[in-house]
Amino acid sequence: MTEARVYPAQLAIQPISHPLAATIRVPGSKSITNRALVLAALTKAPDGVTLDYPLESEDTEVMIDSLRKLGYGIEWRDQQRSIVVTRPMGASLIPANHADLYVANSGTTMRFLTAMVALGTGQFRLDGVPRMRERPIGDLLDALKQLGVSATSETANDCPPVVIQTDGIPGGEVAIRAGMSSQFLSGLLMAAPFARSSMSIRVAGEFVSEPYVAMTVAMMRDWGITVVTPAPGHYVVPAPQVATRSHYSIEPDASAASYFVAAAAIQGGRVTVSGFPNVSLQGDLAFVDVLEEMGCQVTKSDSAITVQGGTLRGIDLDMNAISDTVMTLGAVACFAEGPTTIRNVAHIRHKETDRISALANELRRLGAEVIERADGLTIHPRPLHGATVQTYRDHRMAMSLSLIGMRVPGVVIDDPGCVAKTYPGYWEDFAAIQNRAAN
Ligand SMILES: O=C(O)C1=C[C@@H](OP(=O)(O)O)[C@@H](O)[C@H](O)C1
Ligand SMILES: C=C(OP(=O)(O)O)C(=O)O
Repeated sequence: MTEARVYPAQLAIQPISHPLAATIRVPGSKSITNRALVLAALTKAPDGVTLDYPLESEDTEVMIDSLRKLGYGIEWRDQQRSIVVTRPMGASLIPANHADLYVANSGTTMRFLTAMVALGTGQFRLDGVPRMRERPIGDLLDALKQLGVSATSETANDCPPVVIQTDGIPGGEVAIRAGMSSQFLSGLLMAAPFARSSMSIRVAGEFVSEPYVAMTVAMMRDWGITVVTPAPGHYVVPAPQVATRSHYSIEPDASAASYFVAAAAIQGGRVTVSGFPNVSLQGDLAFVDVLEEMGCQVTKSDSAITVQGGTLRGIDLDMNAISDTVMTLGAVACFAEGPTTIRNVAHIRHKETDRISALANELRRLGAEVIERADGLTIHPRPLHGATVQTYRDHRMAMSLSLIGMRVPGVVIDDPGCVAKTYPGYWEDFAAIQNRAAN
């Protein structure tokens, strides 16, 4: 269980005047943890699958709770360093034949489990917080319907709650749209090997957040699953297949690391993020290359990346592939010379909040000049001043805006507890990198 942390209603960020000199290992990747939990549940392993360094946060807790409701055994070990996932002996692929699942505001949990429960026999309902009821899922439901599964939006608005009535996935040909979220495609891909026959999945139109689909395919292959990619946007998954794996180690979270490397860019000095393998599954590690292009110095050595602050220049960038770091870049952009333009991220209006408009509002509140467009924004740095900033129940808004408070006195974060979605210990770690500042 996530240790019960108590967060204040508001948190005043203390500015610091010295450059940073810190090394940090951030918690496990949310995206890898939630994929690993799904794949481990679907694995045939009598002693279960042990996952090392999983993320323990709201988004992974709702995944764990849901898998338990579906009949899997899940146990934390070694003071939360590992988790063991077991399918009971003799149980079917989805042990329960009825479940009402609550996923809070976890997009990965909602989308991955909607596809996964379609492998079972019975009726399954998935719901979340009010914002989850505004987040689209119609394109995934449509794909499941093409495959012969009854998949409906309870309120008929293509958003959760979702009801899946199923007798397994027969397999076959399917076209899926993934222009609003790649999670639809990732969810379907992870279910595909366990269908009754092979599946040919074609992506209809452009899809967003491509590195997350690459992560899904790479992890499926790590689980011994065959995925054939005859052409871009076409995936052929033979079925039925058996997933095999007894142990898996989870990388630190690259999106979480973005806050600390951005701290070095904003405050000066250096921050090292450690624990990342040389070949990472996570697209968001490319955020350090963005900082390099803006004027920071980046050193990559065995499993560690160091960012040294420098004079920052604004940048013009397509962030479709790394859109969880848009708000981090928004904070950095305020301290650059010249404007920063972020393009091709219209889909982030469907996340924890409408992130384009939320970022524009809050940077303006702090004094920046921001031009909002349908698919992004342009930030013109101006002298900033303190303000109480709103976070829209969005962990990434809170973590990104906190960075501005290192340089600008009087920044107060409203609802700092929203970080619990992916990084419950963020405020401790944020304070720690500041205390380890160079003199
Ligand atoms: O598959 C994943 O793990 C994720 C995909 C991305 O979502 P979209 O595909 O909706 O952009 C990302 O924003 C999210 O935090 C995690
Ligand atoms: C968009 C995010 O999460 P999800 O879609 O998984 O809720 C995120 O963590 O920034």
